[in-house]
Amino acid sequence: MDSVALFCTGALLAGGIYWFVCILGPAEQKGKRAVDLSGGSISAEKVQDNYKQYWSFFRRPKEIETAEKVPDFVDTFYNLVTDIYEWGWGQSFHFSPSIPGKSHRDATRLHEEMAVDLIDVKPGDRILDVGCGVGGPMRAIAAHSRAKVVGITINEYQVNRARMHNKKAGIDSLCEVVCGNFLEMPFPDNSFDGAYSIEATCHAPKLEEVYAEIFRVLKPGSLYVSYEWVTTDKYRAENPEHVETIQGIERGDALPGLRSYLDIAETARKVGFEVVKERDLAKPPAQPWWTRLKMGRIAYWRNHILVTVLAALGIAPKGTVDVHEMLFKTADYLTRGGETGIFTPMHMILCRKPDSPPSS
Ligand SMILES: C=C(CC[C@@H](C)[C@H]1CC[C@H]2C3=CC[C@H]4[C@H](C)[C@@H](O)CC[C@]4(C)[C@H]3CC[C@]12C)C(C)C
Ligand SMILES: C[S@@+](CC[C@H](N)C(=O)[O-])C[C@H]1O[C@@H](n2cnc3c(N)ncnc32)[C@H](O)[C@@H]1O
Repeated sequence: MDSVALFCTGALLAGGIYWFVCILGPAEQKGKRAVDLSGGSISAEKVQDNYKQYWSFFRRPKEIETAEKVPDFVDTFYNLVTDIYEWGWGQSFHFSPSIPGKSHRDATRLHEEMAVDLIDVKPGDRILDVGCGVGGPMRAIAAHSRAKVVGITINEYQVNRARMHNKKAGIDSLCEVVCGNFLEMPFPDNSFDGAYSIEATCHAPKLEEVYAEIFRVLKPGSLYVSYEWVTTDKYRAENPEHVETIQGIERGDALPGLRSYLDIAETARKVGFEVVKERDLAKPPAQPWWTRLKMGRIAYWRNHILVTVLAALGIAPKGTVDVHEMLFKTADYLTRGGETGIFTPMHMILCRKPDSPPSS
């Protein structure tokens, strides 16, 4: 081969690798790149150990029932998955019904805007995002409502990512991010004009504890909406396939135990809320939320190859391959949950904190 042919082959190869790694990788135009995958706040050498530690929670079921340990376990999970989520899904870590003719990005945004429309806030109001991730919903909601959004997440790495994205999006004057536990929030009583949680309170070991905290920080008369992960009326505990699917979802998503849809309103009332509305947003006429997961299968294989190569080259932490494989399997369990109708990630509940009784 003469030197010109060698040069062209080399250039083509290098261009191909660059395209495969840097262009094809991110879920969003300006998303995470494969070469930047990390273990969140965990140092690269410790990612594999932390992954093993994550699984040990499930090998000792008693541990997972120890409510105090759950926030640490959830924090470890988000150190492991946050970059992969951003890279392969985007900045909003939740599902939404597909909308014919609309992109995933638009369908996601509309699902987020619906939440803030339900809680009826005015520009300038101060509202709470319970379990805010890297802030995809927060930015969409602040831009749509012009309310000031305060987000809380247990994961410090997400706090830094969310603050960076807020600044980059030029919306940091409306968005604040706090690192903390939503079971013990660092906010005074009666301090928010509204609150929402999107696919986050499913991580609480006891739903009652997080609902009670949200109730405490809301001003009397204000509204709270949540999109909850639950098993539906189609779930049968005596069906081994149902049990396997739900267990697969719990293990791949750091859940201390999925609740039944029946528990949600009951818990909300128990802590003092009035339940205004409750509805599974996944039910027809909504289009399936899991098609995006199914359609992504080819991309997941490509991602798997990419992660394996990057880990072998020492660019991505070693454990990233295991974490990616876990998510790969989780995607299948979630799809099965959606297709069988035994699971929904969008059981919507809208609650009001009653007005304070007039002082006599
Ligand atoms: C609300 C929660 C998270 C919901 C979703 C955002 C995530 C659930 C499963 C995740 C994924 C599965 C497959 C991954 C794929 C193998 C990889 O190549 C790219 C990223 C995935 C698509 C990843 C993206 C996020 C999810 C869809 C829970 C935790 C309560
Ligand atoms: C699936 S993500 C959803 C994030 C965000 N709502 C979104 O839709 O993009 C769940 C979020 O809940 C947060 N979370 C889970 N348990 C928590 C806890 N005890 N305290 C604070 N945040 C918690 C996680 O850190 C993560 O940010």
